[in-house]
Order: sequence, then structure tokens, then C-alpha cells
Amino acid sequence: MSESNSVLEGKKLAFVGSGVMAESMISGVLEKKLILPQHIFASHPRTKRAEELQAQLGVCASTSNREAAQAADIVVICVKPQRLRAVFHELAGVVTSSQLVISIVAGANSSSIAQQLRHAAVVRVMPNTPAQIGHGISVWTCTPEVNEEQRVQVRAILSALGKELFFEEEKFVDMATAISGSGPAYVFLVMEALIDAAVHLGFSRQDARELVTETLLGSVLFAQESHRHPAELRNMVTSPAGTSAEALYQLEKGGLRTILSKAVHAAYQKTATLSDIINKG
Ligand SMILES: NC(=O)C1=CN([C@@H]2O[C@H](COP(=O)(O)OP(=O)(O)OC[C@H]3O[C@@H](n4cnc5c(N)ncnc54)[C@H](OP(=O)(O)O)[C@@H]3O)[C@@H](O)[C@H]2O)C=CC1
Ligand SMILES: O=C(O)[C@@H]1CCC=N1
Repeated sequence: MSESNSVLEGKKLAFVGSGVMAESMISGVLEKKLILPQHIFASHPRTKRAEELQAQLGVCASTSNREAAQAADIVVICVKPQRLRAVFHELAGVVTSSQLVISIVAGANSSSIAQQLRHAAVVRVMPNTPAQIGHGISVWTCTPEVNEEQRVQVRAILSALGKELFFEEEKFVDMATAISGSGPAYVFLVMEALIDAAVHLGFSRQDARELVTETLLGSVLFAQESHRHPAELRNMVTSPAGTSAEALYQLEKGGLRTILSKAVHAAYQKTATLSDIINKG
């Protein structure tokens, strides 16, 4: 048994709000064989979804958040921010001091989670959807009451989804929400736009998709493996008086850098709005 397996041996994990992200996390944990399926509890308000999770993943699924939370050592809260207050209401006083609470909810501060759940040991994580294929990145922090053994368990769970980065200061989780949490949405928009542009030129949709996907994948791997600065890699493509220079001129003229910066900032500001909704209703 690997070290990451043994730190979670015999542990039980519950997911409250079993939608897209919860399913990704459950799949990652099962894939890496960190926890047995019968030691994973998932709750969802719709019976059909609970049955689907049970049939597909072999986990114990029910429609009761309380039942799921009470069954586990580690409770992962995966509902949308707008549903969080209702879930706090249900779980306050139910989670005991020996349990660990992990929240992946955007904008939900660990202090407000601790206060509303009346529970001190809280981990706050911002994962992202590439976790579904083990290539996610999760940024996390925790309250001082989370002990070393629990921190090791959190690392093991997050490592099953890809990479993990711990920050002492919570503001980095909100900042990461705007970069890595929402980031896949920006990338997929660029991907979609490039595919449409290729179709506009005359490529079939299938060829356009392959050309764009491989170009994005190859460029990311090249940047990662070469360790060169993106500007240097861009210069390698950009021939004097060539085609790339022409395209880059239009992108700069259209304000690509500014618009990306504004978009990231808007996402970051939204975390504060979500926090207000969670705190004040
Ligand atoms: N999607 C992403 O890329 C990321 C999301 N997050 C965070 O993860 C959380 C979940 O997001 P995501 O998985 O995308 O959302 P989903 O909507 O897919 O999942 C949330 C699930 O909770 C269910 N639900 C609604 N009300 C309750 C309730 N009272 N009790 C229990 N379950 C309930 C929803 O059911 P129904 O559909 O029927 O309403 C839904 O299936 C959010 O807080 C988000 O901020 C964090 C990082 C990345
Ligand atoms: O869009 C959202 O609010 C969530 C949080 C980060 C990614 N998706």
C-alpha cells in the first residue's frame, strides 16, 4: 500500500451536494484506490441522482445531507454558494469535533464556515474541472485547528485529482478561484473561438478541432518542458514580416491582455459578492 493510501486507510469520506465537482473528486479518490467505495457517502436532493451515483460509482448515496455527514470522518461540502446557507442550517451541530470539514465552495471563507457550522477544523479548497482526468490543480488553506494528520489526508485526496498548492493566507484561494478555478472556462472559450475561426477559413469541424486541440496541447507541453518564458516561445513562432506578427498585432490592438486581466479581476471580485451572499443571505 502506498503512503497516500495508508494515510486514508479505514477513513470514511462524505460529499454533500454531489454534482460535477463531487463526482470528479469521488472518481479521483476511487481511481487512486485511496478509499473503498463503501466508505464513501454522497448526498443529493434528487433520488434519481443518488441512485445513479450508487450504481455508477458503487458509493453509498442518499438524499440526506445529515446522514451522509454523520457517516464520515471527512465531510466535503460541494453545493453551489447560493445553497450553502441551507446546508449550514442542516449540518450545524451535526458535525462533531473529531471530523474534518472540507469546502470547495467559491467565496465561502473558512471563518464563516467554522462559525456557521460551529466547527473549528475547516479546510478550504479551490479545485478545477481537469481534476476529472487527474490533471487538476487545487489551491487550499486551512484553519489552525486542522492537525498535521488531517493535513496529510487532505494532501492525499487532492493529489488524486492532480497537483495541490497550500497557502497559509486564505486570500490566495480567492485569487486562485479567478485563475485556476474559473481558468478552464477561459481556455475552452479560446478553443471554441479558434475552432470557429478555422471553420470560417474552410476546415471541416473535425479537422478544425484536431488542429486547435493539438496546437493548445503541444504549446502547453512545450512551455512546461522547455522551462522557457512564454514571450521567448512566442518570439520563436513570430517571423519578421510574417503571418504570426500580423495576427499578434490584431490581438494586441483588440486589447487581449487587458481584457484577460479585466476578466480575471471580475472573477476575483465576484468571490467577494458570493461571500456576502453566503454570510448575509
Ligand atoms: N464547476 C467548477 O469548475 C468548480 C466549482 N467549484 C465549486 O464547487 C461547488 C459545486 O460546483 P459544481 O459541482 O460545479 O455544481 P453542481 O451544481 O454540479 O453541484 C452541486 C450539486 O448540489 C446539489 N444540491 C442543490 N441543493 C442541495 C442541497 N440543499 N443539499 C445537497 N445538494 C444540493 C445540486 O442539485 P441540483 O442540480 O438538483 O440543484 C447539484 O447537483 C460550487 O460551490 C462551486 O463554487 C469549485 C471549483 C471549480
Ligand atoms: O464559476 C464558478 O463560480 C465556479 C467556481 C470556480 C469555477 N467554477
